[in-house]
Amino acid sequence: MGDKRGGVVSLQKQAVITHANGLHARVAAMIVQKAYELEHKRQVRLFFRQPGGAAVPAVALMPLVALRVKQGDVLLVEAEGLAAEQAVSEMAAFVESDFPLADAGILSQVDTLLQGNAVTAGQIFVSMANGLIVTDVHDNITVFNPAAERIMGFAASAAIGRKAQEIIPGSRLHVVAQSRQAELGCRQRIGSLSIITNRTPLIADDVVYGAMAIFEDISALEAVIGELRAVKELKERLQLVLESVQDGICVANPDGCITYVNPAYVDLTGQSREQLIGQNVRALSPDGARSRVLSSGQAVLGAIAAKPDGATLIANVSPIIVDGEITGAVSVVKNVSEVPKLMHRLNQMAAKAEYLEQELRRTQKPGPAFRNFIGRSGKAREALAIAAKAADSGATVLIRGESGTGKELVAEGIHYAGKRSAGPFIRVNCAAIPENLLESELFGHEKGAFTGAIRQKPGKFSLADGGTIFLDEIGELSKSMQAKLLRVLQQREFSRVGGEAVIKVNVRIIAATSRNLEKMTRAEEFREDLYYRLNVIPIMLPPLRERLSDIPLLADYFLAKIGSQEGRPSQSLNGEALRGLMAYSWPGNVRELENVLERMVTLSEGGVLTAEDLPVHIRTAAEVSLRHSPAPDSGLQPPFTVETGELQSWSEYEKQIITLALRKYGSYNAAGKALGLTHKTVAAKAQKYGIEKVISWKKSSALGKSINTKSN
Ligand SMILES: Nc1ncnc2c1ncn2[C@@H]1O[C@H](COP(=O)(O)OP(=O)(O)OP(=O)(O)O)[C@@H](O)[C@H]1O
Repeated sequence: MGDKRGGVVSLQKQAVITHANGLHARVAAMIVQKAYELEHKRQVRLFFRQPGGAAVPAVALMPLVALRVKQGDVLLVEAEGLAAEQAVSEMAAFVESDFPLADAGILSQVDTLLQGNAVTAGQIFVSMANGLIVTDVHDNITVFNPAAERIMGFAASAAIGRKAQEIIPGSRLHVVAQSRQAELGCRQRIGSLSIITNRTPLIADDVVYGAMAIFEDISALEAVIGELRAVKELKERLQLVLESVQDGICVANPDGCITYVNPAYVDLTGQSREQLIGQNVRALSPDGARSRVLSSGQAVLGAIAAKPDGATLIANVSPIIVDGEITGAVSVVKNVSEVPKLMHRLNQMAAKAEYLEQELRRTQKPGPAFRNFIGRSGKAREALAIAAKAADSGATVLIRGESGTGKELVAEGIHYAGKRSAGPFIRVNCAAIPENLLESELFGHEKGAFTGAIRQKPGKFSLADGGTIFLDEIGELSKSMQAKLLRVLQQREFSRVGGEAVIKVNVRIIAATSRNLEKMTRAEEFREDLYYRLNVIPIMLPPLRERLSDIPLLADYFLAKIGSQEGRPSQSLNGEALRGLMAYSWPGNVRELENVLERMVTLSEGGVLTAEDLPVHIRTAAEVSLRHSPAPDSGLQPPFTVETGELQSWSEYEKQIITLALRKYGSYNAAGKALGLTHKTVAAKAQKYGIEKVISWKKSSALGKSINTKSN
């Protein structure tokens, strides 16, 4: 078989190997030797090729050995050159021969040596974990080991004899051979694989024989590196979490040595991280929760420890178990000393919120200073001037005046105009709270102090700390409460009901009463020492009947207030209606005036309010009074009468009679005597009509005269 390419004859001949050992190293060496001879003699190039494989140069020993040709295998001998035919025939004959030995002893030695070397090299190449590719000076692959087969994904037989750059994508072995420059640690991607390669030129006696590449598939390694990076990131994130949680965290290894503590743990123990790390929990506390967890592998929850400074710590300790083995313990520690404090604070806030809620509901518009107190009459102005001065000092104030004269309004004004205005203003109506609850209301109680005391509760004095407490109706306090209040006034301290701890407060006290405290003191109903403690700055609020000239002002103020509350234009009074209001005696004072105006606005058709809109009892009183021509602010009271022809209900008359009698005589006893009733009946009626509070400590002599005249 032959052809002619570009004047060069190319021939191929089949040779069957007969040598018992196939083309082992010595035989291969002899063949290579023969090939050299023939190439020189015939001026040809000789090649060998396995059927279906690539041609390898006949003068290259390594590829010939690497082909692993056995006895009986077919080897194709090829030649290029003018004398190709003779060369192929001679070479094929030689390959098929039995390779007789000239000097058997020497040749056997050569054989052993050659074979030993070849086998060693072959074994190294075969068992190398790294891929090995060797090329000759023409870039033909001469060595392709099994690791290279595995990594590249094709057999050595398909590679040997082929040009590396043709079958290996991105091969640079030809470049390395040409440049004589090694390329080390180069990364390369082949398909889905990630390869790292060292490429080196093969040089001997300054002659380049080719190049070799040793390479490794690092795809798995890269995957592991990726996983490691993810684990590192996770570790950092966890570290951040551990460092920022408020619970103390401590980790110990299986020997008990502390390997990690977070900042919260450092705070809780009061020791530095350096002091803690390395300490052995078994030595620190052999029977402690951590030691037990490390020995048993069972978690211990809720272990309690007391610190020398009195703080209580609670710890949950869990074993760290990896693949069924205890590799350490982690304890999570909390300082529970904070809990009672927080509970206490919460209780205080709850009580404050409850109080404020009540207040919000109660007062639609809390006047922050005296601007809500309307009055230009001499007595009102006098009272306000004292109140304004009292606001500047922190002294205790006692406000006196009948019900509805604005005592609370003035107390509020004093608080908001004073230095404590940023603090709380706490109001307590001593008459509205049952005697048995008042102490707890004022001073608070401990949990379990009495049935129903399910939690500790701070009292109004605690709530008023830093501000003002307004004790309204102070004259209604029992003697025992008076004693307790005296202690607060003298020492600024008290104890909760059911508790022993002494609580100090910084509270300004403003008290108010409509009772005649001097008389009560004389009758030993009110402690004298308390009276003097309270009466540091007395303020007298005049009843409305003593400042009739303020009525138009007050009426305007209330009509505007009612109008704005109801979202409609404010109404006005005509002269007749105003005269009617000024002629009335106002036992309920400003509160009563406000209520009357509200009722008139509600019942009227709108526009100007006339005498017709006045309630009957006011109109009646006014008619009579006007008939008697009382001068405004004269201090004279309109007399009680039934002469007008307009009848009121019996209870209305009864109410007026009791009111007038009490005002004249000042006590149930005397009023009862005058009316021919027992003092008990008078008291019961007074309570029924809610006129208890209007018993004036200052008798209304003018009105008294008028009723006397009537009854005489
Ligand atoms: N001078 C005033 N100017 C404006 N409103 C007033 C004045 N006096 C009293 N009032 C109003 O009358 C009502 C009763 O006032 P306040 O509660 O201050 O009286 P008090 O003397 O404390 O009454 P009590 O003794 O019955 O508690 C409130 O609505 C208040 O705003």
